[in-house]
Amino acid sequence: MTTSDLVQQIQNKKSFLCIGLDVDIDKIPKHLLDEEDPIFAFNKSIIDATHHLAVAYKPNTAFYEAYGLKGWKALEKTIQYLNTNHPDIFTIADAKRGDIGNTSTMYAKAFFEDLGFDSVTVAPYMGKDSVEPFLAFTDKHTILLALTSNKGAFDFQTKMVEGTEVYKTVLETSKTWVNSKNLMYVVGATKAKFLADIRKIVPDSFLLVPGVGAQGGSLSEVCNYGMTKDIGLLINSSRGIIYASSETNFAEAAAAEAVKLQQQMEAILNAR
Ligand SMILES: O=c1ccn([C@@H]2O[C@H](COP(=O)(O)O)[C@@H](O)[C@H]2O)c(=O)[nH]1
Repeated sequence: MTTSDLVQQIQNKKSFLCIGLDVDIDKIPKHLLDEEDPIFAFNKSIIDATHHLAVAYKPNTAFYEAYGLKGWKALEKTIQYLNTNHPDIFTIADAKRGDIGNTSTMYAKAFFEDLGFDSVTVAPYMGKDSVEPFLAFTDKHTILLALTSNKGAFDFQTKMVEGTEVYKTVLETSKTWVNSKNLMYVVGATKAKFLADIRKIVPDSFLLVPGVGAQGGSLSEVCNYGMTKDIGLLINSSRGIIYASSETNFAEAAAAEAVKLQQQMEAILNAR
């Protein structure tokens, strides 16, 4: 999917919401445990109830890997379901990969070729040759961790090295990499005030912004500091939406939470 397809979808749906599919078997409604594949059954219901409100879905692969082969199968069925029924929706494998070059190529093949995701999250720590194998897939997007939502972001990412914060060096340096136009960046909603500086370095890039809802980040602050003329933001909420209810009405409850965010987004878009 191209960035302009994503922008078009945002305009059509008046939403820049990304729903995180972080499925914890201990949190899903008990009646689903009778299904042959409870994780996929949960995801299918959430997608069916929310696809008109969201422009992206982001399964975090940890929540599938934790269940071994069954979890991976559920991830595969989920991405196939999205690609077959909602090919216009942007898909993100939140896998936070990155390794020496030949290994990164295999990660990229796994998420782009085998599973068919539009994008994958990648850690920048190992540098250019660990990220460029993802960027070699020119019809896909690589979403680089820049400034993450957790407290530990202050351990390294904001440290000054040679006069510049590390996250700024990540942003600046990544722009020199082959096919860098297909880069997006993760910036936590809990770090909204940093967005003003981030926009000076990457004025037009799309940012994946997790951390609203359960982690306490503010949607309006993120938009104030981070929105571009093409919106440039994908705001993720996982637990706040998918675990709105643990009863049989879970999908309707998830849709009700997604509508709240979508309506705030629509109001922000209309006020521009
Ligand atoms: O900086 C980061 C990078 C990734 N995440 C991931 O996003 C979701 C957030 O889930 P919530 O339930 O909405 O808090 C989750 O998959 C994280 O691993 C992040 O939170 N921060």
